[in-house]
Amino acid sequence: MSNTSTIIYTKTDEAPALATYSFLPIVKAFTKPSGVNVETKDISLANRILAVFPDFLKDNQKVSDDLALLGELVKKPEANIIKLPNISASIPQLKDAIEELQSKGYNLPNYPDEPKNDSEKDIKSRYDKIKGSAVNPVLREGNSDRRAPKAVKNYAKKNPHSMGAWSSDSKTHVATMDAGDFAHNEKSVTLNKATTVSIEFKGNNGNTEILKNNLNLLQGEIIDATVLSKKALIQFLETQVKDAKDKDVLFSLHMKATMMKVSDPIIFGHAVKVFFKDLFAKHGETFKSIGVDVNNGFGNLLEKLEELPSDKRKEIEQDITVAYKNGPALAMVNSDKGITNLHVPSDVIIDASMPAMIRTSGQMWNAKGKQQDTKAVIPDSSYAGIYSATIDFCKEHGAFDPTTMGTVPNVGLMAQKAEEYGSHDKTFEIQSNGIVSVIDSAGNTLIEHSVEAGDIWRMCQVKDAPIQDWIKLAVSRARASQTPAVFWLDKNRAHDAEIIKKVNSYLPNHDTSGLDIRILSPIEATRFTLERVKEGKDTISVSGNVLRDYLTDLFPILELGTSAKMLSIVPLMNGGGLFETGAGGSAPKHVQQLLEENHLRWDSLGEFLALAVSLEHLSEVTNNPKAQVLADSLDLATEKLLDNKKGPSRKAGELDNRGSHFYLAMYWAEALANQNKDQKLKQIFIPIAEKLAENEAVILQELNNVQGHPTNIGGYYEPDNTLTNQVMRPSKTLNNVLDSIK
Ligand SMILES: NC(=O)C1=CN([C@@H]2O[C@H](COP(=O)(O)OP(=O)(O)OC[C@H]3O[C@@H](n4cnc5c(N)ncnc54)[C@H](OP(=O)(O)O)[C@@H]3O)[C@@H](O)[C@H]2O)C=CC1
Ligand SMILES: O=C(O)CCC(=O)C(=O)O
Ligand SMILES: [Mg+2]
Repeated sequence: MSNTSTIIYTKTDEAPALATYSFLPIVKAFTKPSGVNVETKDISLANRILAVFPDFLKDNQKVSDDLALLGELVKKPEANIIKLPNISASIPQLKDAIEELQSKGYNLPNYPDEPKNDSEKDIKSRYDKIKGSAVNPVLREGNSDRRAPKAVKNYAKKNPHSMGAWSSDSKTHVATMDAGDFAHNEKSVTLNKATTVSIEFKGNNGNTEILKNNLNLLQGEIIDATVLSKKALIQFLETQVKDAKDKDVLFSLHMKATMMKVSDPIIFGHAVKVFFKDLFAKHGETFKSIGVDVNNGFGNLLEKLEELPSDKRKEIEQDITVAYKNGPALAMVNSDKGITNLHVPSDVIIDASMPAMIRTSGQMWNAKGKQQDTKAVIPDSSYAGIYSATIDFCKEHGAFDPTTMGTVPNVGLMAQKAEEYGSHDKTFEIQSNGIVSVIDSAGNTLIEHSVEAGDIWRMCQVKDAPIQDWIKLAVSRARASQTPAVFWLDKNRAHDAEIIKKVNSYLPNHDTSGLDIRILSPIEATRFTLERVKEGKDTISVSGNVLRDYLTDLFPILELGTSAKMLSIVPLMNGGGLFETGAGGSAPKHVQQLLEENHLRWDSLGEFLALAVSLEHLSEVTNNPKAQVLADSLDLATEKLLDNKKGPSRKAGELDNRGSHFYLAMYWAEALANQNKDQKLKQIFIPIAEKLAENEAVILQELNNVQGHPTNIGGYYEPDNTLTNQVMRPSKTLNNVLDSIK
């Protein structure tokens, strides 16, 4: 499907997909003369849905399964993929997308909440594979190297984003469990030889059930298993609801229901049921009869109420009002629309939501649309401590100062579904009291837990080769940037203790002379790093998969205002390159603004950075010096764009995403015209640079004049190609210049 000179540019969802309509034609036009082939693969939620239901579609509606193709490609040395953020769909998002596609004439089945027969079970299982974070784990056949390039960091220092002040008497705090959670029940072993394990449940009533069979494990692989007690969770949540009310702080819940797609929706559901305890006590049977499932958020309950006769519905609605009145105030996602933190599990995602709160003086929004101190509930205590340590630091020292603060790049263990983010197929909500055991092929019990009905039991894996690769990457980043590196590992945690043994045994394989490499527990590492950050010093965090996710939003959001401005490289273990754009999400709010005002405030800096490293990789692998010239000129263009402040503004009528792409193109052409390494490229781009510069005013006028009015792109999950092209490419003059590049 692709040769070594091919860069795959992914088509995704929401704001990044819109930006692609404008940016990709520039990329294709600029790379064509250098023999670089840029192809797209569609991994949008809509396309992923269509790809798994060919049997429901007409021939002309069938699409290829691009994610599966890319899943194969990432294992090959020729892989060179630019991966934009995509939707990791919660059930409400998945259902919305299905509805939109059905309305467009695709005869897709509904999502069966409670499948009644084999065919519905099959449909549900196909949809469940699309649900949540279903793209990244397939593509991430490597560990991650995420950092703010110098030019980006310097720009942020010179042009600081707003930062809410912190007061030492802030009542904001993190609430986390001190017993009965995943952190406290974890057991871990490293396998001294390859084996095949099964996960077995033995009920106290004598029933046995194989939860999972034939799981092949490699020599040196670390497995761990743990359980979250339902009883302990509910007790914890009840205490926190009451405490939030007593302390007059907002109640907020911070989970990763999209990536932890089996465990976290269940925990989310318990939080909703505890918050609305009286409501469920009174109307539980009615809710059951209409199939309410608050694992999909309180919004699911509100939707299902529509099915009730109006008097019953009104009675329940009144009781909901009473519940809001009696409970603590809830953090709001959208106070104008009455959408709370408990409405949709994908609205508040911990990696972004906690840093956003820390950036906003430790506050979230209340029902009146005002900021208020918050209780941030993070039930499992495995990683909650990094946020409490950061909050304590801000209470003591005040907010961080983006003009002086140091930077914290991350080297993250991620390859081959490492750790918690690969645990979904080994996570189970336990049906009755008993014992869960992990048993190897010789019949030995490797790990065992006593469990009770409703507990969540899970097993995680991490293979030895990814760990070795991660340690190597950490040393090479520490060496290349001459920056201290800290492994965020807790010797008192079962899993981390096994990883620490490997770090200690593999580090001596590398030249670490003169480097400052240490191992600190996540809480110690937070304090150590923050002290340095405050003094303007840089520190590499070397972390497992979950902390990779959390830290690469936490530090970028504090340092740069958004993780979209990060360089995010995944050196694939088989030699290819996966270049993720930024480290953030797909910014649904930006789409809303485009529809209302025809202004897209999405900043494509992440795409610019990723494209440059992708071209550099291609140049090395295919021995194509022109690609290196393109990469170097693109970096110059990006720097100039930052220097001249040509990033998108947030306000309609001013330069937006499309305008910033124009400037990038103009500066890129100028850099290509000015370089002397490749005369052919120079000659091609001299007239292009001239035409773009000459027409700057006209192009800007064409781009900015369309703004300020609602616009239509013919869909949300599957926008209409022609309409979106028109909206995202409104400058004829720019389009003509691009067409003239041969
Ligand atoms: N790698 C991936 O594929 C990832 C996908 N996701 C998915 O993205 C969706 C939304 O996630 P969410 O947690 O809300 O996070 P987002 O990063 O999409 O949004 C948070 C906020 O960050 C700012 N922001 C993000 N990207 C940019 C950008 N390029 N330019 C300017 N500002 C930006 C915006 O602030 P403002 O509104 O103030 O402008 C935005 O509202 C979810 O569906 C989630 O599953 C999330 C993380 C990673
Ligand atoms: O895959 C996802 O849903 C989110 C990924 C993410 O947040 C990250 O890798 O930082
Ligand atoms: Mg993240």
